[in-house]
Amino acid sequence: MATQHNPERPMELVWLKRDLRLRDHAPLLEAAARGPVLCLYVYEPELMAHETTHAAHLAFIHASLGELDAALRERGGGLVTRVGNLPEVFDRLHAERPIARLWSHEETGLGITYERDKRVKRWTREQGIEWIELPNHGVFRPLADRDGWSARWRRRMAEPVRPAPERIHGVLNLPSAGIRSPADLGVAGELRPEAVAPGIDVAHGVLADFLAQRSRSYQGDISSPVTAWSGSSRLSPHLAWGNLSVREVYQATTGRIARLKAMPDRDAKDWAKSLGSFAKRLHWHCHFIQKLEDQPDIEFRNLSRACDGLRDERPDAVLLDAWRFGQTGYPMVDACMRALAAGGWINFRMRAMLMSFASYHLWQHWREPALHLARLFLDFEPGIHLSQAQMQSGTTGINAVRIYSPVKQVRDHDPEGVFIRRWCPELKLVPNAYLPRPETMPAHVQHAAGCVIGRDYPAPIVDNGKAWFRARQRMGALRARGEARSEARQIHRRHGSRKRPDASRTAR
Ligand SMILES: Cc1cc2nc3c(=O)[nH]c(=O)nc-3n(C[C@H](O)[C@H](O)[C@H](O)COP(=O)(O)OP(=O)(O)OC[C@H]3O[C@@H](n4cnc5c(N)ncnc54)[C@H](O)[C@@H]3O)c2cc1C
Repeated sequence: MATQHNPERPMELVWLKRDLRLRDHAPLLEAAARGPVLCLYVYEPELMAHETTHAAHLAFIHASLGELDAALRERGGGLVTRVGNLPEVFDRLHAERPIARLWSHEETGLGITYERDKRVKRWTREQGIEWIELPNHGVFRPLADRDGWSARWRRRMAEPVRPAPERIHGVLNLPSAGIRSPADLGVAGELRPEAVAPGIDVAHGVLADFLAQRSRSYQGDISSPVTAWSGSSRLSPHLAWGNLSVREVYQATTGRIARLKAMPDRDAKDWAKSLGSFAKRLHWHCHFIQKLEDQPDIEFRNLSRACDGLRDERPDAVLLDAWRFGQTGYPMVDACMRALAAGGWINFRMRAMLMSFASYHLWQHWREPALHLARLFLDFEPGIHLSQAQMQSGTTGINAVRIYSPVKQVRDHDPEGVFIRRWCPELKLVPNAYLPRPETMPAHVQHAAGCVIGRDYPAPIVDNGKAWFRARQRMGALRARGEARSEARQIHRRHGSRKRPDASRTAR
């Protein structure tokens, strides 16, 4: 039964952002232990209009909030939403009922959320309200040095997973804007029909199924877009919007690894090894977000300033449109782009290839391609995304220059054309041997396959070999410069992994 509370008593305000869950939610648990709680989600117009936001993101949030509201109600609480800018929304709420403390997770986000947080900080100081921000992931704020980071991360991951609060003294009498769909919010954009289902219950199901079944051949499955669809965990949107905490996933994984290792058979040991490489990626999740936490300007500027001027910051609209809409004449690039538009997800190697193609083959600055992919990825996570976008376009100064050949990716990862034919139906009857380079089909083969190059499928927009060679030369010349090398040492000191050189970890 809900405990009676004085309606005038100041409330604990729990501000939900990318942490849409009840379990392992320290701000909610702490707030619920102190007094009447208002759980708030704010639809921020500036964020909804941002060039990284897509309606599919809001649809994911919409479903998660609906579930959260129901779970909070079962516990005596409920969710209030408001539409508006911050701190103005807090200011109005404070007038409606005094706020004792503001609770939230730390957010490592975009420049606009960083600036908004600074405004909120000022406002809480002016109002004499304490704002308690608690860590969401294994990201450390502030971080003086990367030395010892991995050990700290492991300690953070070993902390107990906090239970969901059993009872909440909910503040139930304040008006709510309701849980709004993208259409209600006026955010246009076609939803992604093949996207992973949203929500907390689904997230737990996906994790359980992955650990019990799908992870068996994880290591072998993740490179190909054919096998990764089911062989990869597919947890990324749930982690990005906080349906699950990284700690929950990490602890469930290490528990499963321990049980597999205790089994006598060889298969179980191989399975444990596969899961070990999955656990390593959870570590990368935070390792990459830490980079943005430590240097927020990587959203706008090259991490390596030696790369300034390397590429024109103004995009070539013709080349980029061909890339965006899956019309480059390279089947693997085109199939990935079309698959992303339908499902909002693709495996790591293909993401790296897409970014590499835009950066090296088309020689485009990373920013526009990164923004486009952010809208496409249902799991858009600023810290991972921006760091990876720069890494795959060679502007971090510390990672190996990895230029993916879209031709080789077909041979290595879709030789039968299973993935390509699904997303590029115009290539359906093209013989396997020509799939890596359909433009090399003799005219009679083109006619027999019903795929005339230049009519049914585009000719390549750039020459793979020449583009590769030109990019290699440009990057080689840049990296040979003394100032680029000395800057790289500083960047590594600030952001690099202390375990192994980054180059060996990323060349896959
Ligand atoms: C250009 C580019 C942009 C990317 N943008 C994002 C993004 O916005 N959001 C995002 O979650 N991932 C991003 N990634 C990393 C990676 O591709 C995805 O995390 C992964 O494909 C998600 O699928 P999964 O959950 O099945 O991954 P799994 O392989 O099952 O991994 C489990 C989790 O570990 C983390 N992870 C896996 N690989 C990486 C990696 N290379 N770096 C950092 N964390 C990793 C993710 O949280 C992932 O959900 C990007 C990669 C590239 C090359």
